[in-house]
Amino acid sequence: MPYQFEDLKKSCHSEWRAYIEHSFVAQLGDGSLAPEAFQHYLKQDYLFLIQFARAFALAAYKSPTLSDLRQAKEGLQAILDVELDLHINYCKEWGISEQELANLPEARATIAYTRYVLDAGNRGDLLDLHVALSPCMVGYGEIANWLNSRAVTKRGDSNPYDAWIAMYESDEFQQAMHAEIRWLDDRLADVSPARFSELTRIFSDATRLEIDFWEMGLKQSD
Ligand SMILES: Cc1ncc(CO)c(N)n1
Repeated sequence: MPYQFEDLKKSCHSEWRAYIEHSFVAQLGDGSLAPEAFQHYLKQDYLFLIQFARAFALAAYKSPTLSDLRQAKEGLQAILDVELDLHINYCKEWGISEQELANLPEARATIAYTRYVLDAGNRGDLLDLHVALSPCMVGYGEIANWLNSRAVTKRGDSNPYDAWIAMYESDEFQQAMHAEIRWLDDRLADVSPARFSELTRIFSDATRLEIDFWEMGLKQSD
C-alpha cells in the first residue's frame, strides 16, 4: 500500500485532533474567546507569517525541478503580496497598528515552531520541508471545516471572529490545501517504511508545536 497524507494524520491521531479541536478554536467558533487572547494570537501570527515566507524561500532553494521552483515562488508571492497585507489590515481592525507589529518581540512558542520548520527543511529535502509545513497548510482549512460542522459555531455578525473563519473556509485557501495534499500524496506514494517513519516524526512535532501556538494565544504567553 502506498503511503498517503492521511497516513501522517493517522500516525499521530490524538495530537492532530488536539490541534484541530483545541479550546482556542472552539472558543473562536462560539464567539467566547477573550479578545485579548485573539489579539495576542494575531500579533504572533504576523511574526509566524514572516518565517513562513522564509520557509517558502527555503523551498525554492531545495527545489530539484523547475516545477517545484515555480510552486515555491508562487507560495512566497502569495504570502508576501496577499496574506501579509490581509493580515496587516485585519490587525488594524483589531486595534493593532503596523508600527506595533513591526516592533513585536517573538513569543517562545512562535520561535520554537517556525525555527523547527526551517530546521527540518535545512536538514532534510523538499519533502521533509513540506511535511513540516503541512500542519499549517492543511490544518487551518480543516479547522474551518470542523467549525462549520458544529452546531455551537456562530457565524455572521453575532461572532466577532467570523471573518477569521471565512478566510480559511474560502475557496482560495481550501484549494491551496487540496493542492498541498495532492503534492504530498504523489511524493509519499514512493517512500519506504523507514522514510515514512522519519516523516511521521516531523509531522507529529509540527502538530504538537501548532498546539503550543494555540496555548500561547489562550494564555497570552510570551
Ligand atoms: C500558526 C499558524 N498556522 C497556520 C496558519 C495558516 O496559514 C497560520 N496563519 N498560523
